[in-house]
Amino acid sequence: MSQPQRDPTPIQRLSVLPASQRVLERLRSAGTRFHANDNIADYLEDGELEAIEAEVAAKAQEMLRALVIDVDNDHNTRDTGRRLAKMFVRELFAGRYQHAPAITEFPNAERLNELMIVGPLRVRSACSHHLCPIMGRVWVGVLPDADSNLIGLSKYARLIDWIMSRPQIQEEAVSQIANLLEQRLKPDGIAVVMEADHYCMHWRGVKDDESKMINSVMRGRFLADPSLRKEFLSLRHRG
Ligand SMILES: Nc1nc2c(ncn2[C@@H]2O[C@H](COP(=O)(O)OP(=O)(O)OP(=O)(O)O)[C@@H](O)[C@H]2O)c(=O)[nH]1
Repeated sequence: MSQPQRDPTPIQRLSVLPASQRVLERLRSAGTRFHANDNIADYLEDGELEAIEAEVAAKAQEMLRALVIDVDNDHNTRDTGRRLAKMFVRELFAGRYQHAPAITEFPNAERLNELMIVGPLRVRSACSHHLCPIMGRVWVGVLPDADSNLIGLSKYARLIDWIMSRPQIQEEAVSQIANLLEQRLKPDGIAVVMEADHYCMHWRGVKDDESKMINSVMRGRFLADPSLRKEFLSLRHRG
């Protein structure tokens, strides 16, 4: 006599899904946002990033077929789907899938409370709308107080690269950078200015080669104190 079929357990049901669907289910059941510029590293399990890369490669190859490119016989595009997947998952959008870089935070032993500026730091990203490159520069102003943490200079570049290695819009990128640095440094004030070229304007669309977007976020003392803001903005223009 045949046994009655049991409904699959939630774990059995998840295990037959593609990796991207499994991650999606975890995000949904946790009620976590997963916009293009959000980090989802906490929701990935071992081996799932490799599986997602393989899924993206297959779908990218399908996109090329839909563009009526002979990927089976054209030696130049035969591996393009795989290259695109590797580029998106491992390089350009790695800031979505990898945990934040390890940063050693030092106490502010000398109780420094003078303005410090780091920059220009080179930034690279892709716009969320067309996935075209964004290439720019960032300046960060920090006003520590006695209870702030200090971090190594190179760590500003690492943290900012982690934020920028996701599809972004510049306004949100600047605010995410300010949030992260505020969280890590606990400063009295933080200022971030970004100036960037958007290739969705240079390369396509209006094809305007000259325009740049410049935006800033001022927090804490930089908001409250116009002379501090002025000092930061004028020092930023040096050199
Ligand atoms: N506010 C903002 N806009 C951006 C950014 N990066 C790209 N854009 C713009 O976002 C818009 C994309 O949305 P749509 O206007 O629907 O796109 P489109 O019809 O292809 O626009 P065109 O570029 O004018 O051809 C474009 O105007 C881009 O120039 C950014 O960081 N911030």
